[in-house]
Amino acid sequence: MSFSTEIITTEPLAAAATNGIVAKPRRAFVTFLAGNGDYVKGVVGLAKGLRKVKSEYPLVVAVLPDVPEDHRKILHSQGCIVREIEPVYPPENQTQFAMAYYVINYSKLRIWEFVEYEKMIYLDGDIQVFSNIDHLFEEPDGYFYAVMDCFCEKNWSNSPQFKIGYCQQCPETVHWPAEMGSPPPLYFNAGMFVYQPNLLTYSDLLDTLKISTPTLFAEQDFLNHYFKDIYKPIPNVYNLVLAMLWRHPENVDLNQVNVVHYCANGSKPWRFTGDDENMDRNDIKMLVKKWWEIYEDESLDYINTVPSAPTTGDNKLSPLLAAALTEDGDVAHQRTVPSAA
Ligand SMILES: O=c1ccn([C@@H]2O[C@H](COP(=O)(O)OP(=O)(O)O)[C@@H](O)[C@H]2O)c(=O)[nH]1
Ligand SMILES: OC[C@H]1O[C@H](O[C@@H]2[C@@H](O)[C@H](O)[C@@H](O)[C@H](O)[C@@H]2O)[C@H](O)[C@@H](O)[C@H]1O
Ligand SMILES: [Mn+2]
Repeated sequence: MSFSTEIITTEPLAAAATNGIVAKPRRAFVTFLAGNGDYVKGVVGLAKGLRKVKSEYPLVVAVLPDVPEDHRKILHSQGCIVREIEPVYPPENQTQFAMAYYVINYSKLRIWEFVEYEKMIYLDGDIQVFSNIDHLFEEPDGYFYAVMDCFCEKNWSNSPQFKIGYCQQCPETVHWPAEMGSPPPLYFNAGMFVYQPNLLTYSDLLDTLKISTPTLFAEQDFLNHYFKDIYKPIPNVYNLVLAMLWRHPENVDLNQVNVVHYCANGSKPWRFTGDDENMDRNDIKMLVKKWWEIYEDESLDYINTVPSAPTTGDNKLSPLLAAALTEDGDVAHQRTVPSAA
């Protein structure tokens, strides 16, 4: 099933309404792509995975200017809505991020500007959706939904939590010492979250960033601080941070997992060698295999799923809606749809 096309301007929706087509709430999945490297494979896999689980909503890809045209064409050909964003940089700082490239991840903040959508689910490009999660869009408005992270991997070694062996996944194992004040608020992994784009929030995020000191986990730390009062933890079936398999297996039921986040070192499926620590585990190899099965499944390619060219007849699309479709079946983004002739 192809992604539903999103008409951005209101005009067709009014026409649609008169034609008896009920306008679908403006929702979409969104991911982020930077550079000319191989993360584009992750995004293609994600697009195909969402199609396989028959999601009702399109995938928007926020691309930095350095994403080359041929990669954008691939994303278009997979039914993605490609939106170019400008980079967002943290204030000048001497911080050693957990990973040097995390500096580009602040650009994720641009997705709060996508106010043509009422609600979006952000997914990293190294995430795969194995079961339909559209129901998360129905969660009550006004909160920031995401899965709790784990502090036990080595890339947390410069954090106070790691230094005392504290992890929110098992708060009873090592208690947060009273002399260190109250335990840190619940902390989410920023590879997946449900949020509402909003221009006021967007400008406040950017203003707040300007006066914030960057820390180890870059925009993930920043988003945790910014949304701490409305953060609502959701079960880890919606974002299995792979390290949970060996750090907190008691908290994981693989049979229930809907979303897998290939964030552990060496676990990116499209460059998987199996040589890195923990990458020889059978569950890891199974999850990487499942990712490849979707990525290589040609029946999931957009071109093999898009309905025949829209007509005013059998596809029940009004002439206006049909006209809004671009030649490749995608919707002109924020283009004023030509009024009915
Ligand atoms: O070279 C890069 C690095 C990161 N990303 C995007 O930024 C996200 C966050 O980076 P990553 O997933 O590598 O962080 P992790 O979750 O592994 O810490 C990725 O999923 C991609 O969507 C990208 O497009 N190109
Ligand atoms: O820029 C900071 C990144 O921080 C997060 O990744 C981390 C985090 O999950 C740690 O807990 C893991 O130990 C680590 O492997 C992993 O890289 C987000 O997944 C990513 O989208 C992005 O926000
Ligand atoms: Mn990730």
